[in-house]
Amino acid sequence: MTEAPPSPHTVPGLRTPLGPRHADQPWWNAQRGSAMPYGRYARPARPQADPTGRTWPSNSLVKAPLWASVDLRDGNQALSSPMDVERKSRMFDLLVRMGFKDIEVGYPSAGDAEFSFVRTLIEQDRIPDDVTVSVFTPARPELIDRTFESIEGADRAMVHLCHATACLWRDVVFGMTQDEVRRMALDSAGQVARRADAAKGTQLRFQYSPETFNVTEPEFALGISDAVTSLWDASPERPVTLNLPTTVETDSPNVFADQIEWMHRHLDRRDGIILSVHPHNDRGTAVASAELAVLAGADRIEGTLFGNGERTGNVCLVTLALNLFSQGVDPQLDLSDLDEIRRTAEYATRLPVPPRHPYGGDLVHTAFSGTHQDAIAKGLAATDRRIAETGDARAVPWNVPYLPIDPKDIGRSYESVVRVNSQSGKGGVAHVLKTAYGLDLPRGMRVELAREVQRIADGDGAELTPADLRAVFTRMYLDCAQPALLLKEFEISRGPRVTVDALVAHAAGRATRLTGSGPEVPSAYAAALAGAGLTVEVTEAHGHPVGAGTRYAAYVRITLDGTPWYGAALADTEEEAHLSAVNSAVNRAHT
Ligand SMILES: CC(=O)SCCNC(=O)CCNC(=O)[C@H](O)C(C)(C)COP(=O)(O)OP(=O)(O)OC[C@H]1O[C@@H](n2cnc3c(N)ncnc32)[C@H](O)[C@@H]1OP(=O)(O)O
Ligand SMILES: CC(C)C(=O)C(=O)O
Repeated sequence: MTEAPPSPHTVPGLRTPLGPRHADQPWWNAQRGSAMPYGRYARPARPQADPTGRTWPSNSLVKAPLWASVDLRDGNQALSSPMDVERKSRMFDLLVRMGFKDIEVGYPSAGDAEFSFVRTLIEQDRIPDDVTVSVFTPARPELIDRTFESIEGADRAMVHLCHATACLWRDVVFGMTQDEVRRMALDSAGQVARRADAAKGTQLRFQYSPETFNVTEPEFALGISDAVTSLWDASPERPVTLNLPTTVETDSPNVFADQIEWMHRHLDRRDGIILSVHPHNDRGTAVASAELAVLAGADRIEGTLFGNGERTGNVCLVTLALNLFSQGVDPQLDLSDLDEIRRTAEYATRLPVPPRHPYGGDLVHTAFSGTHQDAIAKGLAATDRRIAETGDARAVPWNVPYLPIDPKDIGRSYESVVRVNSQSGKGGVAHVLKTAYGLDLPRGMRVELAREVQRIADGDGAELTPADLRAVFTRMYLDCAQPALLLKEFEISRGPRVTVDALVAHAAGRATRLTGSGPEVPSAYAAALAGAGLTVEVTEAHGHPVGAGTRYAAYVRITLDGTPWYGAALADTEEEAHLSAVNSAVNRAHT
């Protein structure tokens, strides 16, 4: 009797059902567990949002959400040296240039620097008419009052009220019950509403954030949000921003999406609410959390440039926007000079953007490996051909292997796309010589040159710059310390065949006049070289103008006494380049 396959649930310690195929295989069981104290993190299940009727997995991202920058508050409060007024100003101006309409400019009750930055923006009239600045306040009466002082005289502003709602914070930080936290929220929201009524001449909007939302009991988060938005009389004409954070990211993004969809479907005044999310990146999944939250009904995302923020950071708005861009969706932010954006962000935060950071890192559009370089070079060449055919670069779809977007669209050049080291192949070497120097080598010569480049790169392990590659090319083909042949002068006549009449200096110092004919210049010259006792046959010849066309490059493959050699030359005319390329091949055979 054959044994029944093990049940998918029989592997101990795994919650994901395993197929019977794998569960009893020795290779599957090779990992035997670790000594890590993971038991400390096992927790009783938290009440979760009821996922019944979830729709977000079937939705797709078709338009940009409302973007809100918290670089100047959440990003700033996480820095070891918070931004001074000058750094904050540079960041503010950058955010405005990029097209942000919703910018949290600080936590004015936290101290003088924060307060005076808000005053500077207002008093110097630095806030464009289509931008709303917001100011953050905790739920403490004296700090709310100070926050309102900071925005006196502003045309428009948003007051952002926030306090934690989760059980751990209620118990440990506030020492309050659910009812007491709810009372604190409503008292503060009431104070905000009264101060707003008194702030004549300033158009005020409100934002409420139940901090730690993601680990708050869903019913409590919903109840307190409904109570605050009702007190503020949220309506389509004067919507309230309800901002739901993963203050500390604790779960996979699908859990957050369920929480957001549940709120989206259950909120009392949904049409009077701008549903916002504020993901942090503790698990490294802030981008996914934000994207799934939008699928689940969020209208707005708060985050920072390059993900600066507490601990592992806030969600990176550059990544989110360029993810949309890469899918053909208008990102509604201007990211066309990403390096400038990065420089300003690095200056303001004094933090470097890591080289592998999506889109903005130094290395993200760079390929070192040979097969990737080959594919990229072919993709770029195919795109160039299509652009030449249609005459409209913007109309040609971007289809280049390994490059999700065209680096040029975010202000990067192609020079840095392909970089050469010991992992590179002929495609990469050829691509660099072509893009940096306009040299389009034939395939066989690429193979030969790449072998030499590989030998050098293997030797010192370092990257070769375009200038290094050019130097290798020059040393191999163009420079010859003691040439066996040197072209002194020549004349070419064309009839049914080409005739070359050349004065050639030999290694021995003699100069000989040689004449020969053939179908093309290189073959005619090969025939002429018989007069010098050389049996040369040209098996390949290529050439092209270089740069603005004032120089010409030629590449030949010859056989000399039956052995193949490549040669190359750069000259002022096409004919001279071809004759010199044949000499280059002969000279290489003699060294
Ligand atoms: C989610 C977020 O990121 S919230 C923003 C966090 N940002 C910052 O903390 C940076 C700016 N903060 C500060 O400069 C200071 O904390 C200040 C000036 C605002 C307050 O300083 P202090 O009065 O000395 O308070 P301290 O920071 O030590 O403690 C916080 C107090 O506020 C309470 N609290 C914390 N958050 C909130 C809140 N959102 N609403 C109401 N009370 C709060 C705490 O329970 C604690 O109360 P306790 O003194 O009764 O124990
Ligand atoms: C103010 C809130 C949204 C916050 O910064 C957080 O929870 O991280």
